[in-house]
Amino acid sequence: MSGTHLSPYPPLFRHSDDSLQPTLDSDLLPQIDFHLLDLDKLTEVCRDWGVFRLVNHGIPADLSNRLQDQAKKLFSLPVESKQALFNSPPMAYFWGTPALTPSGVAITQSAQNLYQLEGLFVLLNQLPQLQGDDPTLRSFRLLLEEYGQHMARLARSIFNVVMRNLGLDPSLSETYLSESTGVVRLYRYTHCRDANQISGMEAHTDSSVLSILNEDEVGGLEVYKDDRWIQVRPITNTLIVNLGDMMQAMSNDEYKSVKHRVLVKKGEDRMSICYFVFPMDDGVIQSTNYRPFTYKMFRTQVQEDIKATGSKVGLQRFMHTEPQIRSSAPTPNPGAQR
Ligand SMILES: O=C(O)CCC(=O)C(=O)O
Ligand SMILES: [Fe+2]
Repeated sequence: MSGTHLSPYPPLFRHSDDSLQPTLDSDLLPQIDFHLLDLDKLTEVCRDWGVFRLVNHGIPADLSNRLQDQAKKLFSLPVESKQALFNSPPMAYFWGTPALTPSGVAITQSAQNLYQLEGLFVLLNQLPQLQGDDPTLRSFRLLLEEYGQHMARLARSIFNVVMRNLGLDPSLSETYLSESTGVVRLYRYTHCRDANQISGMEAHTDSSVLSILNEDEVGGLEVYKDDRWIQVRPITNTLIVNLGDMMQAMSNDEYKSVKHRVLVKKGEDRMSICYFVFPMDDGVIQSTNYRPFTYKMFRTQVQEDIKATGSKVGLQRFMHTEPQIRSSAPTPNPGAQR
């Protein structure tokens, strides 16, 4: 997918000058071959990184390309058309924030805390309900259905290996990871005029069990490891898999929900297609470091925290003894508020 500028942008997007310099590094991200799914390597990577590059994933390049092209076309529509086309479940159009309700509606959208992104939110298991004769929407739906099946396949295989490695009771498998919860978010990050900026998406962890990202060649994603930010270099035909908060809780903190962020690039728009999968809403997650909780409780708490303070507190809320949460100057932590 090319990084050409697509227009028109949603309103309020300004090219601000607060170019925050991250600590950059070359791409050190570990790589996992899906064909081999080496147990020892996967354990090590989940423990030390919480994120890896997946190769040999079996998604036809043509499917990714067509989905990206289709999304590009949709993003290039006027904002009013995007709003009109994606105005009800299973899809939603949003911009300025990745903080969404479970049906994809932006929770907060203040000029103060505006991120340079717009997105399409898709509830995969409700896609068959998408009716209408619009040929673009129809082909978009078909592509998403096929893509969603691949995502569910990858997530299930990786998760089953991870569960085995952790020695978790196999009977929890369907509760701890439920394909029916799968959502896709397609993002367009609008470029900035000057130096690279962090205003794409602020540092956050995902609430998911697993997230699978498919990015174009522009770059901008960074992961946090050992007190520094590491650039994720875009490599065609590879996916980035990151562990989310639910995985961290299930592993009793043995595995990491990796902190990550997105920089918007000078002069180039970026597109990414991100899949998130969660536990069953009412399935109880048990581990010794946390009080038993359900994903539904977690999501509700995250949304309350974002509404009250503008930021996600996350897993700390469910620790046996919740650490003192400072109410002043919270670190913005908007991502994965699903
Ligand atoms: O666009 C990306 O590469 C990352 C998106 C992300 O981190 C999120 O939606 O939580
Ligand atoms: Fe994220």
